[in-house]
Amino acid sequence: AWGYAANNGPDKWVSNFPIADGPRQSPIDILPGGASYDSGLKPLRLKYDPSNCLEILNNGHSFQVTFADDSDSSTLKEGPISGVYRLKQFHFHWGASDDKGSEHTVAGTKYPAELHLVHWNTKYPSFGEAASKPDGLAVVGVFLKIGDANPSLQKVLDAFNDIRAKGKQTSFADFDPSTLLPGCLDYWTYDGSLTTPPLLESVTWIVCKQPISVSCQQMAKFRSLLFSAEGEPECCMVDNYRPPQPLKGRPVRASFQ
Ligand SMILES: NS(=O)(=O)c1ccc(O)c(NC(=O)NCCc2ccccn2)c1
Ligand SMILES: [Zn+2]
Repeated sequence: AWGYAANNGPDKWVSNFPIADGPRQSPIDILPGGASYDSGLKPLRLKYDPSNCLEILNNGHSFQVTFADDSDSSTLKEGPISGVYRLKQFHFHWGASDDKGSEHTVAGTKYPAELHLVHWNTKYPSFGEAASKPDGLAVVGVFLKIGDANPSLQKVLDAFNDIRAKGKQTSFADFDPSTLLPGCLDYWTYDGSLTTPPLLESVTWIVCKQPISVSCQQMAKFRSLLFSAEGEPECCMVDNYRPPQPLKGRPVRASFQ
């Protein structure tokens, strides 16, 4: 199975997922000077209902917080997209040390972690259906930068003792993911893909310019999770990020000047 180790990591994915060398792969290195300001881009319109929050799980490549997506109560609208996209889950990618971990980079700068809020287009019947359509998904990416401890993030980290190993999950209720968003919602946007297998080219990426804070101690908590399941030799969940992929001529637009 795919992973992030030398024998099954990002450089090996192309053998089982040839789209890894496709025309709209993610993540990318964002060059602010290369992005073009588009005054037609609208502000992001995010509306999340904390009661939709269901559970937190370690899926062996990250941890994710999953939401009920059977109604339009937690949605993303406007921004670069048209229609209504429902929040399905959020998860993170991070490094073994604070000098790496994000998937997108900004003029080569790596952040210690990156948050992904995953939404699917309600013109399709489900996430699984939408994941195979060119306009099926919209993922909001938020960089994490070392600074003050983040109280909202701490609520998520406090659940980690129950999900240390792959396959573990526990209930997680009444969490408002908008508390993880930066104050300024300026963003870059481009057409891309899932950053993990199956690497489907179905994602409108919306990457926030402003990072949120995370403390060193909180980063250490991320690194206490395991890629491995109970009973297997312990393997720390770190460096679960794909490096930037070729832009292949894609435009990157900015919602700000
Ligand atoms: N890292 S990311 O691009 O935001 C992202 C978002 C949603 C996802 O489902 C994934 N990838 C993921 O979950 N891959 C394993 C399960 C899967 C997901 C979609 C279709 C088939 N199989 C990556
Ligand atoms: Zn992700």
